[in-house]
Amino acid sequence: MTSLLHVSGLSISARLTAGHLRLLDGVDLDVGRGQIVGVVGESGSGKTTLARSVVGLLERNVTVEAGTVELAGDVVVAPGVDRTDRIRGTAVGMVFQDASRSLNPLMKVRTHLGEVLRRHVRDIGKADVERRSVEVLEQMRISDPARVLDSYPHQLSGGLRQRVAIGLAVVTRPALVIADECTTALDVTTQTKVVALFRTLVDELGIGLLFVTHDLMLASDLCDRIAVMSRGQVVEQGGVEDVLDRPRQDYTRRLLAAIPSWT
Ligand SMILES: Nc1ncnc2c1ncn2[C@@H]1O[C@H](COP(=O)(O)OP(=O)(O)OP(=O)(O)O)[C@@H](O)[C@H]1O
Repeated sequence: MTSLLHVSGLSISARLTAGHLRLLDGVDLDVGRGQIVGVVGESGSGKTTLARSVVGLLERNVTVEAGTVELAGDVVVAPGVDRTDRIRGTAVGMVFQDASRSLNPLMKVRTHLGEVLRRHVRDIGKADVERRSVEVLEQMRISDPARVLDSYPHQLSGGLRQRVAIGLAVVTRPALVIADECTTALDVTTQTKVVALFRTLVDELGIGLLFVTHDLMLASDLCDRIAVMSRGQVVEQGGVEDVLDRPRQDYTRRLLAAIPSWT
């Protein structure tokens, strides 16, 4: 499978008042087209740092010390190199944890989608904005796109808001989507529906999905491959069955043992 996202030997450090802290240490990771790769690991293991490094959303005290991030063969991140502004929101879409925070409460869904489309699609006309907005909400399996387009975020349920947030991430037809704990704030039923939606989108659109979660059960339901992180390193990665049914690392075994229902 062609690698869409190729992370190779990525090491990242944060400058602190007293010295440096290594946040990522020689991380290798690949996401193919039409593939869902889960990044799992306990809190503080570096999952979010990895996800954000791909799109250049790192804090100012953070530097890339070694390694590269390539998207479709182009180097977008390397020491002293940050070309992520070319891909953020266009070739790569992002969905974060809390949809209500990523949506402006004062803007209707139509305005949100219109802003993203006008920012990223040159010379797009009003009719095309409307057409594409309805189309993407239908892709999100939203049955009444006209009502949703005319709604403010607070008028929608949490599940619908997260569908809109996913719609915003894919409306520009990115090749890769990065989702960071984007189902964590949802109840279990809604979570299941959002996960099913991701699977459909990946299969239908052939996008690659980097899915960051602390929830191994969710990762096992959704992902094709899993990368397990600990202390800034990917300690184990492979097909979902290999990693979760036949873990090679004690760390992975301990993560699995912490899930009461895992057998
Ligand atoms: N800019 C920064 N400066 C200093 N330390 C940082 C910075 N960004 C992240 N860290 C630290 O790096 C470690 C990894 O953080 P990160 O958010 O990537 O972990 P995570 O696995 O996503 O955790 P969680 O599941 O809790 O979100 C944490 O200890 C965090 O405090």
